[in-house]
Order: sequence, then C-alpha cells, then structure tokens
Amino acid sequence: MRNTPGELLVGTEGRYAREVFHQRHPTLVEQVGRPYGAAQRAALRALLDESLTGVIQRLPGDAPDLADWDAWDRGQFGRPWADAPFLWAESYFYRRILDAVDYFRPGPWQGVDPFRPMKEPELADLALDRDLGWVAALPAEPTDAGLATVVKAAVFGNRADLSFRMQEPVSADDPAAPDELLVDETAALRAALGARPGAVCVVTDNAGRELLADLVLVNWLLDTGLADRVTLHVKPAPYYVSDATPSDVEAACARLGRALDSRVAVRTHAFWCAPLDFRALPADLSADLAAHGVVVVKGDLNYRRLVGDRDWDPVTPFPVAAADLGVPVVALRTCKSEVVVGLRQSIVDRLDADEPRWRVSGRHGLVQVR
Ligand SMILES: O=P(O)(O)OC[C@H]1O[C@](O)(CO)[C@@H](O)[C@@H]1O
Repeated sequence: MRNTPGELLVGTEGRYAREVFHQRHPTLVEQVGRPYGAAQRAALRALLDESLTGVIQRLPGDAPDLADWDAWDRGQFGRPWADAPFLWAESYFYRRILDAVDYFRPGPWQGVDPFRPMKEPELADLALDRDLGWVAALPAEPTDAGLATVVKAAVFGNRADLSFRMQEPVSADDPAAPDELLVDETAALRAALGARPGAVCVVTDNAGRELLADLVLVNWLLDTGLADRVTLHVKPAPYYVSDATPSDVEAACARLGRALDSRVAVRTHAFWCAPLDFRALPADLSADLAAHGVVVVKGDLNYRRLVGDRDWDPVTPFPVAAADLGVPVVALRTCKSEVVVGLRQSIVDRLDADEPRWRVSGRHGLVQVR
C-alpha cells in the first residue's frame, strides 16, 4: 500500500503554488480591478495583501454562502495563508475576489462577472472561424480517428486558459508549441463508452475556446451515437478567471451557431466552487455523476481535485491516485500545475532533463482513464 503524499501548500519556497500567489495574483488583481470603483479596488488590494502576508479571514456575515464555507473551512480560517493547502487557498482566493467586487451584494456590481472583460475577446476572435474549420470535416460515423480528433481538441482546448496566459508565455495559437500527449488512453475511453449509446457527463473547465472544443466533443458523441444524452456541469459563479458558468455555455453555443441539443442538460452545483477534492463530493452530486456511463473531467484544476492536490510521484498509477466515482472517469487535461500521475519513468526523466517547466507550461496533455 502506497503512502498518500502530503498536500501542496501555498508558502513552500521554490514551488509553483507560491509563484501563483506571489507572481500571478498581483497581476490578476490589478487587471480585475480596472473597471471598478475605488472601494472595490481597495478591497482587492487588501485581499492581495492579506493573502501574501496575513491570516485567512472568514467571509463577511452577509455572504450568501457563509454556511457552505464554514463547512468547507477545514480549520483554515485564522491560519496564515502561507500554511494553507494550495487547493483550498486558491479556491478561497477566487471566492474572496467575488466578495471584494461586490458580486453578491445588492448594487450596481451584483451578478457582474469580474472576469467578463477577459473572457469576451476569446469568443469575439475572428480567427476562431478559421481555427474551427476542422469541425466540418469530422466523420459522421463513430470512428476511432474521429474520437481521437475531438478528444485531442478538448485536451488542448484546455491550453487556452486565460488565467494561465497571465503567467506562461505559451498561447493556444503558438505554432511552436507541440501538442504532446504524455498519456493517451483514448482507446480505453472508447471501450468505456460501450457498444450502445449511453449517458456521458462532462465536468467542464474554461469558457471560450476550451468550452467550444468541449461542445464539439459533446455534439460529435451525440451525432455519431456514441452517447444518447450528455450532462454538462459548469461552475455556479465566476471562478479561476475563465471557468465556464451557465451564461458562458449560452455564449459558446451562440458562437458555434448551434443551439444546445435537447439531449444536453446544463447543471451546476455549489461544490464545483468548493476548495476540496473529489473525495469530498457530496452525496447528491456523487449520485448525479454515477448515473452516467462515463464522466469526463476537464482541465488542470479538476485534475488536481480528482487525484488530490498532493506531491505525487509522477509514476503513481492514475487509478491509485484518482478518486473512485463508481463509473469510468476520463481526465482530459494539459499540465498547468505540479500535480501529475500515471507517467512512465522514461518520460519523466526526459522532461526533467529537457524542460524544467514541463509540469506547468501547458504544453503537455493527458488522456487518462480510471
Ligand atoms: O483552467 P485550468 O486548466 O483548470 O487551470 C487552472 C490552473 O491555473 C492555475 O490557477 C494557475 O496556473 C492553477 O493553479 C490551476 O490549476
């Protein structure tokens, strides 16, 4: 029996979590604050200072989700941010951004997505039509080649994450960036989809280009009869900059020029913005996911939540680390944080030697099945 490694912490010198808090968050806070008034900008700056040098403050008494966060606290309130688990602290930081910009408070900013100015240009990009040219050429039959194409697009759509672009120079359209799948278990996904069309759940990640690629995957599974219904789970509120919310799904469908298929249900759950991993899934959400034949888990953050945001040895088998959802689960992810499992030692050795930032650069993808 392997020992479960420790959780990654915010303040560890030389580790990615610290870089996110100390380098990425200051840029993010500055950018988010631009359209707001002095009060919101001051609250954002105070949040940044607190997160860099202070202790974690509880949500204000009027927060609508105070009870949720008190339940998710796990002893973090009142402790230094630096000592908190990275997953917990990063999630709470995004929740506190919403507080700083009065997202939940009656007034002019209530319900206004603070990341909207960063999300909008992606769908407005005229190059998108050209970039989606391949969709028209997808096979009408459920071929392995067709599945490989839509799966790979969904994986590398994840590279187009806005929060990530603030830090890493790689962009989705950088022709120099290779699309390298470090693990490709698309054949196991095909097997999990089974011989008869079944229900597929997609736990989505980012809006914009990534969500477009996810919708292409979903439409193709339905069109070819590999699925007979699909549930898209999205975030209930703005989160991690570009994470998809219900209104982002509407915008993506409009951009694709294709209404959502009647066999697609869009759902959300408070737990998707919780600071906990999939082993803490509440019973109702767990039952919802398990009612599908396959659960597709998109993106880096969901990967961290699926395997646990821990200092895993990268050769740990994926089924050992990934939470048991009671049904086959497929992770589609580009590597944008230090957590990775299921790799061959030879691959780890090559990447360690050739690319010091391979774990976080977003250049490498995974298709892993449990
Ligand atoms: O949008 P994704 O793929 O979940 O990526 C989000 C990732 O970006 C970061 O917030 C910063 O790189 C990671 O901590 C996080 O896991």
